[in-house]
Amino acid sequence: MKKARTAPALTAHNFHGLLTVAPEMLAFMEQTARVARTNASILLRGQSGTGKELVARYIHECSRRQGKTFSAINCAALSRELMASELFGHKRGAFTGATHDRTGLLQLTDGGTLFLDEIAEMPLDIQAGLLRVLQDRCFTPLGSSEVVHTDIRLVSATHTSLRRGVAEGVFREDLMYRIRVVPLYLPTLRERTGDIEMLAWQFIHTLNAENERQVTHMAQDVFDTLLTYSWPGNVRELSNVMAYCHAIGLGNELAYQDLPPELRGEAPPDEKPQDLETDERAELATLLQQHRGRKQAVADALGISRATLWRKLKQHGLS
Ligand SMILES: Nc1ncnc2c1ncn2[C@@H]1O[C@H](COP(=O)(O)OP(=O)(O)OP(=O)(O)O)[C@@H](O)[C@H]1O
Repeated sequence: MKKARTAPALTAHNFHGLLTVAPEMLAFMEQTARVARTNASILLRGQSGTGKELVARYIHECSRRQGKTFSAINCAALSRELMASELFGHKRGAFTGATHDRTGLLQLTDGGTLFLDEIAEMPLDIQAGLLRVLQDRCFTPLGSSEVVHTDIRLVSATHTSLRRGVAEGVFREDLMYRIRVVPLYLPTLRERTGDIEMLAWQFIHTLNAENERQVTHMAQDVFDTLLTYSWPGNVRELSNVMAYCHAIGLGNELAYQDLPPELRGEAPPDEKPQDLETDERAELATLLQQHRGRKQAVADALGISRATLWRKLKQHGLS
């Protein structure tokens, strides 16, 4: 039996909740801390789940605005109307349903840091309002004629290219230059494999504290899989995978069969294409014809046991 692994004796650097042991990430955080101390607008570039919101909070904590308000808003998650009213606020009666005055985040965050996630999704008219905030430090709430002054530091994030948005006419070029004074590129989880084991154990410790199951060991093949998987969803996906393994298995060792299907190279059951079943039936029928009904030959051709072949034939009504 292969030896199982226990949590490595590593002390992670903790940047206000963002944990890392990877040199690539430590270099990134050092650069980030330097820029954070200035007042420059920062654009975080990085795939989904790489920790952009945690970095934005860290920037706030390292800046002179620390102790003031930090606000975050995801531009991809809100309708145009909601985003406008969330940012600029509105006067009672400004639109149907505006039953009372509302103070916008731009005003509530005065003196602090505003994090705009998925900024490429911001509609053009709201981009115009944001540009005014960055140029003239003022804005007008919806349905109001009053000009409100505000002093915010903007940190934005995107996983797509703003240049492409500009080329397609959906993002203002002048705003792009204003918000990407300093662009910072967050490494993907694959580019900092040193963090995978540490973060996996961090998530396990949290899950142990919240659940009955106490995981103390990880099978070597689980560890190997975690290291070689591509992690398209980055740290968020790693966190979800550990929650899945912890919930699905038993005992104090994380076993290979506890891993979700996609990490074991299988399509998840709910994502198998509809016509896969039909394809399989057609393949079986063709092979049966080719081998003139000889089941062993068909099983050999498919690389499966006779018992599995019988089951499949029955399932497809071919037995
Ligand atoms: N280095 C890290 N240490 C601890 N937790 C992390 C780390 N990186 C990310 N996380 C966690 O992973 C999740 C995703 O992080 P976050 O929301 O900051 O990513 P994001 O890049 O903003 O994602 P999206 O672009 O999809 O909004 C969060 O629960 C966050 O706490």
